[in-house]
Amino acid sequence: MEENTRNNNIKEVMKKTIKYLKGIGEVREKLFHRLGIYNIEDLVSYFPRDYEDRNNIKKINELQDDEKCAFEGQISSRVTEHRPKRGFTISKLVIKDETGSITASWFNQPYIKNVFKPGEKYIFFGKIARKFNSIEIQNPIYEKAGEDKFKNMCRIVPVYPSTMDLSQNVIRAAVRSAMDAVGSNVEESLPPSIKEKYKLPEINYAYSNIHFPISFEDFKNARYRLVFEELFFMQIGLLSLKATLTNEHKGIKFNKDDDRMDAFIKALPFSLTCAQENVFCEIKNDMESNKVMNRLVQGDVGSGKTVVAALALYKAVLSGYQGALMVPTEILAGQHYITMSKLFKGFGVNVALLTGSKTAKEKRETIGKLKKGEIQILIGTHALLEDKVEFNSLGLVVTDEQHRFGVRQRAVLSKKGNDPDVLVMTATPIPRTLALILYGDLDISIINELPPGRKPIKTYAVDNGMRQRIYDFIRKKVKEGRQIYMVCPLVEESEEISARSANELAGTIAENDFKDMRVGLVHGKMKPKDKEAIMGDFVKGNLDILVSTTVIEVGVNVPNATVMVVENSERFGLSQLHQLRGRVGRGEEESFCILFNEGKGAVAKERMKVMEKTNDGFVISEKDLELRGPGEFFGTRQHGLPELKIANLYKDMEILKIAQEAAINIITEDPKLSSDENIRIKMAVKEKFEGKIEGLSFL
Ligand SMILES: Nc1ncnc2c1ncn2[C@@H]1O[C@H](COP(=O)(O)OP(=O)(O)OP(=O)(O)O)[C@@H](O)[C@H]1O
Repeated sequence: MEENTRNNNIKEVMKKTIKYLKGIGEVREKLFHRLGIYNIEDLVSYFPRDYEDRNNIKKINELQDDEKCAFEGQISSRVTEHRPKRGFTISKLVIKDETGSITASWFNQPYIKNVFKPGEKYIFFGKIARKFNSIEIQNPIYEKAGEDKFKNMCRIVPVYPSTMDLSQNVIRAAVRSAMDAVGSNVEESLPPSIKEKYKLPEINYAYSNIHFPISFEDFKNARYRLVFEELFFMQIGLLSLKATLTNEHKGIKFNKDDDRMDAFIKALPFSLTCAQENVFCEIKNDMESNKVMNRLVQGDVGSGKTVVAALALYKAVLSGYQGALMVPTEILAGQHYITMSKLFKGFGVNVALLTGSKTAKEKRETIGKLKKGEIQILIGTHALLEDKVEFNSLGLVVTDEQHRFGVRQRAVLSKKGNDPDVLVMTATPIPRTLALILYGDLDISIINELPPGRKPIKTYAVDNGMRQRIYDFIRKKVKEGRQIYMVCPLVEESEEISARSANELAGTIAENDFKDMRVGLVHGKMKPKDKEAIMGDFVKGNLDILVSTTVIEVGVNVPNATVMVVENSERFGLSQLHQLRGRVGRGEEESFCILFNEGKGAVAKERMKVMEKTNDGFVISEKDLELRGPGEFFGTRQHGLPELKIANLYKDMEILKIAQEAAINIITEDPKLSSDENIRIKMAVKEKFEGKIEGLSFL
């Protein structure tokens, strides 16, 4: 009873708006809102991005240039004041210890002259600047040395993500007040058995030491606990979703039909790679069982995922069901439609295409036929999600590039059938542990082999000085009958961003450098019909050079195109460059990727080196994560999962593995999380996933 009252009280405190805190008026409140902070709970879980170590007090001769350091010294001069301009004061002071001396200066803080007296000892903290023979520190914070030592200033101080208008001191004070309001009453959400088994400290200790750590050891323990908890809840959420999808609903049990499948496979224009065979075998087992299939197929660019999707779709059709293939762009939908129509020719399968750019009449006709069951395989874009698209008997949903659709859209499409099987294809190779967290609700298959005869794409990072030589090379390749892509980061020229635009490049080369060649332009702002026409021309070989934006990034398959030129490649992520590069090297001919790069600095150079050195998408995505961090890696992609507040998917892989093991154990023992111990986990997960993921029916 007592505990319940305490819990209710703390819940009330957590929900209190920040304006009740000392020092937060209307203006500051709005600034905090910009950081997504509205109530006490938001402040308590607003984690620092870094810490300043003011505990480590150095000698003056140990102070490093450009570093924030603390040192103790004796005031060895009076404060001198300069007024270089009206309304502008600089106060200076010399401080020394037995190893040397340093000049401290403050801008526009005239009261400084009343603070320090020669002979007194102080501790200072601030950024050090070493110039020739002198050392300086500007606007340091300070505290009298002696009895007060370590009381106010000397500790590990949190640094929060901030906006320009909110100072660190204001945020720190707000967090401190919020922590005081909460006291040590935060409710423990992890059961004692988990805390004990994984040696996790208690939650109030964790919050206190993540904001204001007593020592780095305490900080480490606190962070470990909070990262563990975040990843653990995420895993529990995903595992429960998977359990709900696979156990509670009975899936379709598709027929074996091995002979007819074999006949289809024999009729393919090539023999399957071992990897394709293995992955299809996993899909086949799922489809023939009465569980709902939820499988992710990961394959590097050009590894042949389309044909695997075709096999699964054919299998559904053989059992009398319909299949849907949803892809992110019209270009890709059109291309898949052509490929599938060819593959199914002579097999009595009716394939149709439904995209936003079809006329109302065409759409009506397609939807009518679909409802009657006259179409067996429907390929399309988001248009497939519209309410009016009704299937007769949808048995299999295949989505390509799932993280562009998100979990929610996948669920919308699934609802158009009676618990259809789901296959998700992704061309972004994601390190396995990361795939587990992002797709924890899916089983994973990997196509880890490319079709035979593929030569690695030769990749060169160059600067503008090489442009003429590259253009000569392009001309030579076009003369040999090959086709070229030139990709730009922008559609139109922009005043803010200095990067090449597709419009400008297409215009320049069509009028000057390649005026004797057939140059086309395609970008996302064009009408779908125009895009289709240009792509169609390129596919048929009626264009030599295609200038484009990243609309061609995913899936476009023109084996005769053998040179990929990327302008301003410093503006693309490595995984994206790998996707773009994957548009060439899709046939037997040797292929090339030229990366024009204006990026300076060590990271930019390293990124280009990675691209030159390897063609392996998994290696590249690891490197991408390492160099850019997961925030950006997943940044723009909506994967439908709750945001991570503290865990870093790249750095915290080890904790992820442990948290996952813990989650699997709990869900296996108590799938509905109904034991007394686990009920808190259930509540916490529900809160975190609410509104984010449909289908968590046990909650
Ligand atoms: N087993 C195979 N043997 C030879 N060629 C193959 C094989 N499987 C697929 N291909 C061919 O390889 C090319 C790439 O296949 P596909 O378009 O399916 O790649 P993908 O995995 O979808 O790649 P991306 O993600 O880049 O679109 C196609 O031209 C396809 O016909």
